[in-house]
Amino acid sequence: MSYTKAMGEVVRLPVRHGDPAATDPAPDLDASPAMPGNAGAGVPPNDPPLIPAPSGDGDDGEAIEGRVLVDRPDGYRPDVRARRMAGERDHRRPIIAPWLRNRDEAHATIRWAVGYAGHVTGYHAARIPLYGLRLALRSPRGLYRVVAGTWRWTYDIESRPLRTHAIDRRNDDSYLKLMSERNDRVRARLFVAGAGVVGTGLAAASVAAAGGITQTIVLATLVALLGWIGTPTDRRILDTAVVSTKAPKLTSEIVVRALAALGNAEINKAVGKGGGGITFPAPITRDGPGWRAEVDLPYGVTATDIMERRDRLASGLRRPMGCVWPEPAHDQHAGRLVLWVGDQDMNQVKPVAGPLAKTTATVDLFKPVPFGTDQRGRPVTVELMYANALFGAMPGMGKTFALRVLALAAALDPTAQLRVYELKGTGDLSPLEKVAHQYGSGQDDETLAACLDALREVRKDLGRRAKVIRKLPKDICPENKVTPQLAAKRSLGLYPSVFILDECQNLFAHPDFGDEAARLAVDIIKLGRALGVILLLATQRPDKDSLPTGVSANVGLRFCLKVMGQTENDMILGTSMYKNGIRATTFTKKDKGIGYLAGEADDPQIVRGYYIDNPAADRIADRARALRKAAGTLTGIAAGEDPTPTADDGASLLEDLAAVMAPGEDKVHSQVLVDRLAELRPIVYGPWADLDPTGKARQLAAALKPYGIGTPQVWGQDETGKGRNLKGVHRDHVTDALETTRRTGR
Ligand SMILES: Nc1ncnc2c1ncn2[C@@H]1O[C@H](COP(=O)(O)OP(=O)(O)OP(=O)(O)O)[C@@H](O)[C@H]1O
Repeated sequence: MSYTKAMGEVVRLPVRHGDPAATDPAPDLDASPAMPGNAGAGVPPNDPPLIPAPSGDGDDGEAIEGRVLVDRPDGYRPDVRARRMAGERDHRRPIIAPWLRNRDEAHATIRWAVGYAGHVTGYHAARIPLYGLRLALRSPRGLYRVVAGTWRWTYDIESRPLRTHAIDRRNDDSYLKLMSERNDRVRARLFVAGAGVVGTGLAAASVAAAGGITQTIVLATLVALLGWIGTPTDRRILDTAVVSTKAPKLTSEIVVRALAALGNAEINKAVGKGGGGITFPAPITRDGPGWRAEVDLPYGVTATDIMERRDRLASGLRRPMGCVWPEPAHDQHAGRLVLWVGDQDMNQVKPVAGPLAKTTATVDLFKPVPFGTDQRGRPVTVELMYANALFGAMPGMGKTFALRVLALAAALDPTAQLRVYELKGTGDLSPLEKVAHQYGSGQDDETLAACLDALREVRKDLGRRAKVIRKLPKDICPENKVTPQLAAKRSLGLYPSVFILDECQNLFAHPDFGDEAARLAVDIIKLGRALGVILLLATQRPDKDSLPTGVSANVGLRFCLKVMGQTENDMILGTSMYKNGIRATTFTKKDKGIGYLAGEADDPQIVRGYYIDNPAADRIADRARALRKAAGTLTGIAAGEDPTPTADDGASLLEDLAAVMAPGEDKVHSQVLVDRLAELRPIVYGPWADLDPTGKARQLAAALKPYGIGTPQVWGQDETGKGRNLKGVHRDHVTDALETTRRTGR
């Protein structure tokens, strides 16, 4: 059928099936003809929809004035192979269960299974006497049941109602037939029963003749068997070792019911009469300690629409809110929702201290460091190197705890230098004092000024680091950024430098220091990344006066625990996060330590930071100190020095030299030592480091002369690792001189 109409009206076109060229001017949308929006007004849904075209004739020579087909004709055969391949890619289920592929998860599961089996075994083993008594008491009833059952079977008692029925109906033939059958049956069964009695008697005689152990075993087995048979159907033999608090199973019906309760018009339309419904592209499965459902929402509804109404969804599912975690399916369309419903409220799960609390834990800041666990209990790590982090929350939600996890991780990397300022004054970060190069705690102007000085120092050090990197040959530093190899060369001074600033609002909102501190922090965030400087900030007041916009806009990692409103949410997590459904406002007061972590994975994830309390933090810091001592990297406050940078620093050159010569380094070139000294105290020794190599050696020789220490030729490695004979210092000479100075008090 074909006809044409004027522009703007719906026109049906002739379609030559099997000739794609005739119908292919439009892109291959491969869409269902029944899809809303494809059909023009008045056109039945099965007809191809039309859109206006510039002009011209149709391929078949008929006038199609201004009209072009956009859908393929009915005769179009889909590429089944391509579809199956695409579909399978999405829905292939893993050959090996995901928990088995993750080492930590597999370990946790095995630990649980072994612990569970151990508990159940122990529980029942302790109750063996009780179970024995129970079975013995029930065994007479069991014996009665066995005898009565055998009697009924032998004399065919079950068929008695049939015979009675035949008598009642006066059916003689039937009665006689039934009686004859019964007599045959009873005869045969009497024979079997007799054989059984004789067998039992013989067995009893042989047991009686056997030893005491056999008798005991046989008797115990017999009592257990009869006790089991004698147990009433509503009673148990074993007690319950583990009371199961199993959460209800998640079914598609429950999910649809909960979605329908959200008050979303499109969902209501879809689940209403004649609606397209809500579909599930994959079966609902167990995933960790919970259920996972993948849901294709109705057209036009996005996963974010559902995430925004998590509270209502939880109500619809009849589960606590801390169990209900809707997420978008990152690699799918916006209408695909992944709904994970945990068996237990996340805030009810016992918090764990994590791998840092292990006595063998060490950290390399160039690798991901442990931070916490997600809703499913899977470990979450963060990459601190080349990143900065911002922690924000209302007071008392666990921000300092979370910050402390990363601070302790940094402490366990002995190469990292730590500056720790906790500007509330409660000493929450005091365990770190024993490993920190600089440490301050308090809200007073003196502490704030010291913190500002430290920021200035780090900002200045950025210039030095950039210069060092610039000067390095391209083959050693191809990316123009600090690498693990460069950071390991202590003399280059490119080791990780971590600045930890808790309650930073007290500094940024300070009338005198605030502006400069904000400028310095933004510079450090922007420039420090590639230069090995990491800034970790935490605030309980994320507003524009207390948190510079330059900081909130540029920081890479963000962890937001419960906040009160959209502004705080977006200050911490980034612009538009609230709009996109990432709402830390939905956490409850009980969700301590739980927050959104943004900047680590592609999408923000829910994480609960590891729970490391003060005593545990103290133990970790002790280990970190021991690691630093062994590596010779204990400096500043931690080494008992006053590292406050002042131009007239009176610190002893000998002590500084001892600090920069690692144990085991017997001789070190003078120029190398000068670089290390400058790195230790840039303000005091910085000018020495600006000299050429000969100048550096001369400067050090002159400074050491008063102590009677010479700088002879020594064999050692230069910064490129090449062995050379240059002027240098013997470690023994320094330690001897230091000893003499201390003894004589000079
Ligand atoms: N990961 C966690 N799991 C369980 N509880 C936690 C966790 N982190 C913190 N908490 C609890 O939250 C309480 C408050 O933590 P924290 O002191 O870090 O809060 P804060 O946000 O820094 O508070 P403030 O802003 O007042 O300093 C802690 O005493 C601890 O009991």
